Amino acid sequence: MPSSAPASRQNAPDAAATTAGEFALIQRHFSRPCGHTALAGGDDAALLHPRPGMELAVSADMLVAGTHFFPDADPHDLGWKTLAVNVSDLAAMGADPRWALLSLALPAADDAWIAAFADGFYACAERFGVDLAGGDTTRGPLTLSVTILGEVPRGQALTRAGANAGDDIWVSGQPGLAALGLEMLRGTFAPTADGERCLAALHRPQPRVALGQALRGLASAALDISDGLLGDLGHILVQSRCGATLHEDALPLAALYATGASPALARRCLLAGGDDYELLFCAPPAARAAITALGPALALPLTRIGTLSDAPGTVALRSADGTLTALAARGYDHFG
Ligand SMILES: Nc1ncnc2c1ncn2[C@@H]1O[C@H](COP(=O)(O)OP(=O)(O)O)[C@@H](O)[C@H]1O
Ligand SMILES: Cc1ncc(C[n+]2csc(CCOP(=O)(O)OP(=O)(O)O)c2C)c(N)n1
Ligand SMILES: [Mg+2]
Repeated sequence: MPSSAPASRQNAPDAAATTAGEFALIQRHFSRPCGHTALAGGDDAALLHPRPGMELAVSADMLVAGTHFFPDADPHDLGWKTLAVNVSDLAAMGADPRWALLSLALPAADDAWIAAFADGFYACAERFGVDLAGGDTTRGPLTLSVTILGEVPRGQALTRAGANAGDDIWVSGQPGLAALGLEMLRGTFAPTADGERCLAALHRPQPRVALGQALRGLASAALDISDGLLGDLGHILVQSRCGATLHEDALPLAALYATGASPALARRCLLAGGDDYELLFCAPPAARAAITALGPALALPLTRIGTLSDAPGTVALRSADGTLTALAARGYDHFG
């Protein structure tokens, strides 16, 4: 850390707090020491010192009971996922996640539930070097909302708008597993193997921060897959004014088949499942060797699944015999 980094300060515990009340709850569960925050928690605002030469990357995502998770979900996993889906957005920008604000609506002050949630949240915060700098806590239907801030060297962020026809399309890790996990919870899929792997992908997504940072200067566009591979690819296609051809025989379906999923289910989960938090990115063919070398360096499979075309907004699937089938670039839509 550069010498200009501020020491972290935290305000003194609030003397007006009762052991059961809102402020005691915050002090008990959400006041662990910060590593790089000028002033955190306990004041009207946190004070942050971005490092010289960096610009701030800021994003917000919330998880709502019944929409993003089942109400009986394990609180430790939920704590992890609440922060991880936000860290993933900064990974997709090539940014370094640094600070989070956590806003909670809780139906009751269930201390054991909140303690487990906080443990999961802080596990993710420690893993990715994020300080919890503040937030808000209220009574209400269970809603877990994070605003995340990170830093990226000025001008080097990975956006959705920089890709060009002819670029390769890449995806990290194993998209589709989390959607199989959701099918398991719904009782619509019983795996013959790797069920725990599917549930882990759904409950404990692993944000690809190191990959995002390594892609600065290599990728022409990037995003994280939350709504499904095709739907999220569609955002790059719109913003970069391109189309896409996906290569059927390059799609990473083998691990999905290994769970016992039918070809139709495996394909639907891979292309349209969502909840993956893998990175989808584009890069010119000249970057192929450098990107291929990143996979082993990061211990993360990177698969080249297709090519950007100059037919804006269209997605075609090319089979091994060269046949082209049109696909709809639609993803998860809360109101669709
Ligand atoms: N209520 C809102 N007010 C302003 N901007 C919003 C709002 N909701 C979403 N956005 C913006 O719309 C874009 C798409 O949102 P979303 O699909 O949630 O992105 P992501 O998949 O990266 O989380 C983002 O840039 C987000 O900041
Ligand atoms: C109970 C439950 N139902 C459905 C899903 C699947 N699901 C809910 S929201 C969503 C898409 C991602 O959520 P969104 O709020 O659109 O994330 P963003 O694109 O903003 O990152 C998915 C795949 C789930 N994980 N749990
Ligand atoms: Mg969002």
